[in-house]
Amino acid sequence: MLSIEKLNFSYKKKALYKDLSINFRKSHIYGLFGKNGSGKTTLLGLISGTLFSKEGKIRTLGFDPKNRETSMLSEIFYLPEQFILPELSSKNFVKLYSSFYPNFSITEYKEYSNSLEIEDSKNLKNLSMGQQKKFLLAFGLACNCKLNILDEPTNGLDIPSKSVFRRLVSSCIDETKCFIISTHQVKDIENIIDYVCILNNAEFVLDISLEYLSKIIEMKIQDSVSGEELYTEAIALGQYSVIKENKSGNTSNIDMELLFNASILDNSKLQEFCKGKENEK
Ligand SMILES: Nc1ncnc2c1ncn2[C@@H]1O[C@H](COP(=O)(O)OP(=O)(O)OP(=O)(O)O)[C@@H](O)[C@H]1O
Repeated sequence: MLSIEKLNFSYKKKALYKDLSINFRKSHIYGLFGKNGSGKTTLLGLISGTLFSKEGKIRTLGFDPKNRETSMLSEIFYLPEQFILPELSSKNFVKLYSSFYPNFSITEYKEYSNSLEIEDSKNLKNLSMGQQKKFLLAFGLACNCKLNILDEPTNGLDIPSKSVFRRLVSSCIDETKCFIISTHQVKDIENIIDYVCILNNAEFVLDISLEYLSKIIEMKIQDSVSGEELYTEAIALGQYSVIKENKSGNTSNIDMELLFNASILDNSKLQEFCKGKENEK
């Protein structure tokens, strides 16, 4: 679906990635996380061909994204964090832009719009930001693209819409599609993603399936720490959230915020542990 090999990219002198490599496969929903300025949005631009890199190789749906070929673009739905909608009615927007997407379904668009409580608008510019985003989401999901890139999709969505969003994305994923969702709102998507990719200091410090992760680590609240933990975080007087090796044989619940904090530390024990387990595979 999408492969990145030894990618280097910098704006002026600051290197954003150093030999970055990762694969995104179909039928998965990836959560892309990283601190502010870690380069998530830039990566999404490189993948979709709005930014270019001189070093490294990217193959998006089998294409070099630099060339922005129609066959590639018609299979990518990219919801940017910030966007400006044209002064068009929703009907005209759908009529005009759906022609770029061969698998667009008007029935699905109507269904998704209903679910997200989007009404027809005479001028999209007059909708609130949250309404505009919901309109784009309904439109984009109905495009049935192979690659779906969502940058902060839940920002600005009201509380009920966030759960509708999760339901819709979960119902849209199939063996032909891949979703990459970049966000800081980890709680909004933690129940729908099945892969977690964490970008930090120019590299992916974690790129792992949540199913696998939940078998190899466990997260607990303890009154004390033994030193054997992979990560500890003081949460209240005398209490700690900890990450440990999972020796129970059962799957454990993953708290994404704790996972993130543990992954981005210098000399992170969790990172080393996960790398070791991957090598053992
Ligand atoms: N056009 C540009 N010119 C110069 N520097 C830029 C440009 N766009 C982004 N940057 C810088 O590149 C770095 C990565 O930016 P990017 O938007 O990719 O990060 P991000 O991980 O998406 O951040 P956030 O989580 O805050 O949205 C930042 O330090 C930013 O200032």
